[in-house]
Amino acid sequence: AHVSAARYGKDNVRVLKTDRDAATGIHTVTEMTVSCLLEGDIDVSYTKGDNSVVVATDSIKNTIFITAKLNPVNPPELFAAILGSHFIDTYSHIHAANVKVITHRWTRMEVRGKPHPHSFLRDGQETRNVEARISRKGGIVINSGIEGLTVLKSTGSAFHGFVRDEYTTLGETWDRILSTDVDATWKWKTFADVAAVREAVPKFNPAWEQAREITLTRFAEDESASVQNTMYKMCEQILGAVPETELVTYSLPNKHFFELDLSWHKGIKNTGKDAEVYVPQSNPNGLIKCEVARG
Ligand SMILES: O=c1[nH]c(=O)c2nn[nH]c2[nH]1
Repeated sequence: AHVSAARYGKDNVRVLKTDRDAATGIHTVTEMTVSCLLEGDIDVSYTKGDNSVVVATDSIKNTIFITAKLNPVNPPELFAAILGSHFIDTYSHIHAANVKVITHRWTRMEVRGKPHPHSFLRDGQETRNVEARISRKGGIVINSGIEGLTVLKSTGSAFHGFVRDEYTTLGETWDRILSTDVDATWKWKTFADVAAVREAVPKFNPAWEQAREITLTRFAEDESASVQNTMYKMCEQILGAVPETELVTYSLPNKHFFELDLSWHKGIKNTGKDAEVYVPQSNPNGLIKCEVARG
């Protein structure tokens, strides 16, 4: 037997960084959860118990905090690239770093009608994510994303014309509630090194803003024929809006809200066009995934 693949490191490293503008007194906070897993000539630590090749996960954790102190943590794409490159540059036997940066929402408070200089609120569990693979041979591959953005629309969603056979009980609908937790990613064209990522810095925040805006707008405005068709339109539009991306993915649970027949009680009409009271379903849920490439 032999090690066919291995990576190790520290997961769930929580970091909060404050950036204070001395001139304006305006503070910005960034909270992230970082994972950093290393690959390289480390097999003997698995096969022989030889720890001479192991950069301890505790040291990886320390490096994450030091890197956050000495470098910008925004955009997260740049921080991930800097962090991963540190390990390739510092340890000749480490050949790849897999960095995931999950940034949590601290939205600046509006107080007395004005943005507050140092107060923030957690407006949702939505996160902005970056997964970067920094490797000696393959450069820096970055996937940016949005996760946990929960949305619902109370009409503008249909689902009909699907396979009907001896397994089908689902009725066709031209008007249903649609709800999902958005998990979207966009893959950047490979960057040669950190310098190339620095050059692209002005593109990362606008790309996230556009991807989020496209997602919300298409979700709201599309007369959805299915989750599949609506998510494809989102992918197409993101590819069009962000030329430096080569691939977009969505993974959308279909969080069902069932109509409830109440006709047994005095003939109450509560289905179809009369549906008002629904039963939210925790499970099972549909799960619709796609990856859309250029061309
Ligand atoms: O949008 C939908 N796509 C599907 O594939 C599906 N299956 N059941 N309901 C569904 N809704």
